[in-house]
Amino acid sequence: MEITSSHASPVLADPAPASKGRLGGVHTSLLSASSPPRKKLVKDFNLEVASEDFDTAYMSWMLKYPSALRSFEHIIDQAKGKKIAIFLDYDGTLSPIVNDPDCALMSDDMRSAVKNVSRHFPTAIISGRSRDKVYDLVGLTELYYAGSHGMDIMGPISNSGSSDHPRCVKSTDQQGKAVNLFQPAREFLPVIDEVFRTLVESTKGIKGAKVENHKFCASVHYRNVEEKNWPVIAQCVHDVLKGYPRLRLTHGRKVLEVRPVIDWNKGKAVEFLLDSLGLRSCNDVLAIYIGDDKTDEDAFKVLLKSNTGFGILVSSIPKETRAFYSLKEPSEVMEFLRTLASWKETEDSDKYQSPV
Ligand SMILES: O=P(O)(O)OC[C@H]1O[C@H](O[C@H]2O[C@H](CO)[C@@H](O)[C@H](O)[C@H]2O)[C@H](O)[C@@H](O)[C@@H]1O
Repeated sequence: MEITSSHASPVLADPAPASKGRLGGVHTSLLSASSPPRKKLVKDFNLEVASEDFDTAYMSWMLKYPSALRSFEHIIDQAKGKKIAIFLDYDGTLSPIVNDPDCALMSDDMRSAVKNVSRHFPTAIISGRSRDKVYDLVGLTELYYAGSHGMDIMGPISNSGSSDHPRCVKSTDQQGKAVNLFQPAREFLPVIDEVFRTLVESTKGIKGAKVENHKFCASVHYRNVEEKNWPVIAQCVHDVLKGYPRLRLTHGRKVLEVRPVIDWNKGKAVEFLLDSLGLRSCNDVLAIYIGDDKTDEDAFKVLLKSNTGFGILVSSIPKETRAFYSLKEPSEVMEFLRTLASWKETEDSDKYQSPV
């Protein structure tokens, strides 16, 4: 869901009913449409429904986006003989959504599940956070990382097309291993730094507001802002962006994200990493992307269009999505990753034991 660029009035491209309020051009109902409690969801979606009806709505939504756990047999049927690559979002996927972004920690069990899956399949984390921050939170050296919504990628050195990109530079990771660094929004570094400082200053009077600097993008959180002040924070961000025509705004889970206007997103990052891994032009690839937020939709779309894999949406409420399957919450993501790893282990050991 995207707010149009700062030049025009920031009308939200959302399907919310026109009767809902627009303040500062920003659709106030949209600000609330992120991980609400059930009662609130009913209010925000203008649904006068009882809780049982919600359950029914969720169940019928799941007919369209079946559980990746319950569909596991079907998934491995598609995976047989293919090279699997795993892409994981961080917040809301590997860690539960919490009020303070600095406290969104991944459990040790989840870390082990991710580590184990990466023993069998190339695995990348693709996050809206800065690459350094998400690396610190995940703490696994064996993965690839893309921060700032894919605008800061540390991927493998490869002989395939991606390393030839004029903006790719060879670098080394925390362990001194040679890696490929791709930062398509590099020239925006000073402007993001400046807009971050301006946003901190202009939102400092709004209780609960928090601004994060993610190097190639900045996040303005309103999860802890009183609902009556949501239009105020939206207006404030909009006003700041008037001075930055080369920046645009996207909308995540109770967060407004300021980013460069460049045509780059998590979907492009997936393509770039598949390319780096030498998998993009293979017809025997199955890429699985698990994410919970609107910015993950770009990746779901790329996989759907290219027919190289599928998305799994993590959501406990019905949502329109380009994903193919669903999982309810991070604990189900962990179970899915464990199931995938143990299926692969069994398959490999069967192969090893079967007579030639
Ligand atoms: O792409 P992601 O890894 O999912 O990052 C998206 C944003 O995640 C974080 O914010 C979200 O999670 C917070 C912690 O649970 C929560 O407090 C916040 O309301 C959510 O929007 C992160 O802080 C943002 O900067 C990321 O853009």
